[in-house]
Amino acid sequence: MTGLQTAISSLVESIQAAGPSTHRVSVAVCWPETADVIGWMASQPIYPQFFWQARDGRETVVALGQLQTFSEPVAAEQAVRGQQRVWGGQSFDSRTVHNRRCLSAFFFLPALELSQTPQGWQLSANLAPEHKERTVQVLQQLVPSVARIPAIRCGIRHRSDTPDFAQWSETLDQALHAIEQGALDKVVLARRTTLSLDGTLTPAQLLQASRSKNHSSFHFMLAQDARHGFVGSTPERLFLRQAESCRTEALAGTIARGHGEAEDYRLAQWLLEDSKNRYENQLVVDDIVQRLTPCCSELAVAGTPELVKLRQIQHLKRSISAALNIGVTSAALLECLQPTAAIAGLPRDAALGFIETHEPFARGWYSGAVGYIGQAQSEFCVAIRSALMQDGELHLFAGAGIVPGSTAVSEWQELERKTETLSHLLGAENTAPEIPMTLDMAPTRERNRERNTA
Ligand SMILES: C=C(O[C@@H]1C=C(C(=O)O)C=C[C@H]1O)C(=O)O
Ligand SMILES: [Mg+2]
Repeated sequence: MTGLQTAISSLVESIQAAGPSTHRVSVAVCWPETADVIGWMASQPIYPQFFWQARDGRETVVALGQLQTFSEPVAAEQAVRGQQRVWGGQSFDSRTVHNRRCLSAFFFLPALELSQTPQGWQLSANLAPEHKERTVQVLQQLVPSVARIPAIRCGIRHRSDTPDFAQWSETLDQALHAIEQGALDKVVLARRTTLSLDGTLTPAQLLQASRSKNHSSFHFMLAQDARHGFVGSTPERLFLRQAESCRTEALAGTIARGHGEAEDYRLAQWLLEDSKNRYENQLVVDDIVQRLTPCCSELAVAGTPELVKLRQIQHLKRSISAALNIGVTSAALLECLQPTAAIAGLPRDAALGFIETHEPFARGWYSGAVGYIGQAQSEFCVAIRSALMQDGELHLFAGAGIVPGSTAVSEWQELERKTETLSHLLGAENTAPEIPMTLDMAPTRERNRERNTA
């Protein structure tokens, strides 16, 4: 095991000695326990920067510098050699022309990866065909020192919600009407909250703060430079694929956390029993099962929902596992599963049409898929609880599944709790917009329907 500087020299030597069939070289690194990996990433003058921490803490990776880029996942997957991985993702709007400003998909083969697994820390370098000197150049730009990321100091100067509550209520009525007419079973509608800040905030600062506060989540960041990036801490896995085994999940159905153990327990029990939330979740199970069935020989769905407890909210989740047919690629899985009924709705095309017509902003990468593709393993999270930092503004996104029983006020409250995942890191407690009633997202609302929860 060696320090970073020694690891860099040793990698340069291995690269110079590498023959044409070597695609990747790795060396173990002795990483000081007190050194902060996000601080190290932010100290590097190399872009793009991608940060990934798996939800189970299995792996943390910083990927730096691009050797090759891809604008769609099929080509990205085909380019992967040996142990290499391509990092990036696909926007929510990729199937539509809704969002012309953002890339519909972006994957890159990084020059370098610093990773932490239970086996320890490793620095790895990828070699592009015929261009190994490109990797050496990137290695030579690495800054070994680790800067401390300053705590977030800025506050919120101005907040605007798109849609605002009045527009939200109107769209919700239209969605419930479409559901009543049988055109839709469920549609997930979202809100963009734009904050102008009274100081500087970098993507790495937001990531750092979120990682320390939001647990049981995937943490990710894709930054093109020090001021612009897409950051999130999401509890939702799109899929983890290891050879022919695939794990996915239906995460939908939400209630606030309680103040104190007794209230938290009461809310959790309510959520587990509530027919509206169970139905919201069941539709996601139905969608995933229907989509995965043609791709697999075995499919198992957890019999009952479990609770996922986060800082502001708790969700219902049902785990799903599948044995994939031979030859089903990771790009094909992405195409098959994204977007699930947890972030779009059911039927998928009708829900996407409704969103495209009624949502007053382009989602871009919010609720898209972020992760990596490798030959042995690929994993994507659903990019919710996410923020886009652009031109000095911070855009926060949140959505809620609309089904019979949804009300404008309760779903707006749900959006607010989800937005707080990141907005609370800025000390934004007092900036929530007024809504006509004060509801604490407690399960007190009357629901005038009976429904099968299958
Ligand atoms: C769409 C979002 O979350 C999704 C919607 C949920 C719901 O409506 O209950 C719960 C989890 C997610 O699948 C979001 O956080 O933006
Ligand atoms: Mg919901």
